Amino acid sequence: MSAQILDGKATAAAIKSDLTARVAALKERGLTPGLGTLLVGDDPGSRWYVNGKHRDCAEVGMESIQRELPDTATQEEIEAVVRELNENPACTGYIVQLPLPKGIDTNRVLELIDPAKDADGLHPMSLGRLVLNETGPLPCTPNGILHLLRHHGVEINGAHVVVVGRGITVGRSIPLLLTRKSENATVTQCHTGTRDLAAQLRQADIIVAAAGVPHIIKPEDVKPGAAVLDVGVSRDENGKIVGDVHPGVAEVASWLSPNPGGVGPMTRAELLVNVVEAAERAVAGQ
Ligand SMILES: Nc1nc(=O)c2c([nH]1)NC[C@@H]1CN(c3ccc(C(=O)N[C@@H](CCC(=O)O)C(=O)O)cc3)C=[N+]21
Repeated sequence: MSAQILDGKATAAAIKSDLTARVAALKERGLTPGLGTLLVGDDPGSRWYVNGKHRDCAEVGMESIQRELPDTATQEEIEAVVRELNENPACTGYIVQLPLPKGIDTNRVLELIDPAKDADGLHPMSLGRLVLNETGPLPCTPNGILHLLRHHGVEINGAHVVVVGRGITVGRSIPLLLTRKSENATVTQCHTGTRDLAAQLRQADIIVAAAGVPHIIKPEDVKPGAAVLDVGVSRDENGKIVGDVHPGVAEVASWLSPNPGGVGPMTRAELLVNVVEAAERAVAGQ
């Protein structure tokens, strides 16, 4: 038996179709949501992601605002663009594409973003609101994972989720979402300091593999029937994506999110969700 696919492309398409109607409703009330991006440098991968985000915007009827700086840009030059986007009324939400060039104080840049325009859900204010159970933008990849599981009817309530990795964008933030009363999961967070990763993995109903270590999740460590989400993105010598999940896991798990085609497209869709929801909050006067 081979695992059923947690299809990120199809689920993202469903989310985008829902957003298309909500964007049209916002426009009728006089607010056109607009996603801004700031790309510093010309890394081809980063440029590809940013272009994808602008294509997504066009698909749902949103405006997009594109800002670029050379990789020689100074801290001051980057911060000046952030201030401009904060003040630009056409830009209702935006991201600063990461990573920023060496020598730039990334946290100082991110903290300058107007929290009302935080599309990534990773501003300290947004993360604080999440801890406090207040409404606000949610981190995109974790929220995408949640929607992917819900869309396919995978039970989260009462499930034991093992998260592998402690990066800010996924590992460190997804337990905050999963342990809310509305999700009710029990979460174990594993990382490079975990003494016996295999023993933890074998307990898991759901595995979120976000370590960035090729094939760290092996078939013999997965409980039959588990749902496994592959978040890791490494590249082999030919530039092909290698995930954190060994292909043999498909023979043990009941559900598997492929990589590519899983959480990547979901991350992009959730970025649009954050911008549309912020616009809906603004229209409601919240
Ligand atoms: N401020 C900021 N916010 C981000 O959300 C952010 C960022 N910086 N920096 C880089 C990472 C990476 N990221 C991806 C989003 C979508 C795909 C995606 O859609 N991937 C496709 C195709 C992958 C391929 O073939 O290259 C897939 O998984 O199917 C991948 C990677 C967002 N990031």
